[in-house]
Amino acid sequence: MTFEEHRDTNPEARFTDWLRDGAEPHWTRMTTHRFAHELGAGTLGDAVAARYLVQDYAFVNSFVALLGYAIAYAPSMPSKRQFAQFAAAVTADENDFFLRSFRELAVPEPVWKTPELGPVTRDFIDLLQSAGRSGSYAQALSVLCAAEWSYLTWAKACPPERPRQFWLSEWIELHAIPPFEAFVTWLREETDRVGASVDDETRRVMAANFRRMMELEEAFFDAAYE
Ligand SMILES: Cc1ncc(CN)c(N)n1
Repeated sequence: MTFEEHRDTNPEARFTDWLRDGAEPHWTRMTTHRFAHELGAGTLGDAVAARYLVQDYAFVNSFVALLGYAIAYAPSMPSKRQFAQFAAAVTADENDFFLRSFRELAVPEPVWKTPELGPVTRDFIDLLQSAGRSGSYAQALSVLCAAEWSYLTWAKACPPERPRQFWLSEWIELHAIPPFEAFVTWLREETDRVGASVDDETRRVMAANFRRMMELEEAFFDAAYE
């Protein structure tokens, strides 16, 4: 169904609702994944957590590069500022979180610095790079929106009592705190605004990117157990 047809059946529908609906069943499977439940309950095994964090640190490296492209492509200073502030948080507080977690989980430096990338991580990096190099703000938004909105969704669904292990509690907290929620709220509005103004072909590419991201997000959680 095109966005126009989707809006005909529901005039209130947002462009980002259409993107999310087009990414089912991966959206629901990822945001309600066993990984997220175990994270919230504090029962995620240390080996699973370490494997996930090593692969995710490689993901985040390419993700920050995509934020750099988004800063370049954003059409106005207020939009550039949103991405710049978020990139500052990821490269400071989030980076610090990864390094402390690797130390506590006794992950040797070469393992997290030059990791052996899993197939899902490699596919993620390809997608992030192709969205970044596309020269398209719309494409960058579709990928960033899938990544951050899905993380906000599972993190907000975690129970309020946090696990005792800081590498679990802080990972939830980083994706549930008010500044992160405010960024995702803005990112959805920005994606809605751009999605409403582009042609059908660009919308189709945005929907394909969003769906592929959610397919990989689900596979990435699966891979932490393999
Ligand atoms: C795979 C993945 N997707 C999203 C996020 C949230 N920044 C993350 N850290 N890792």
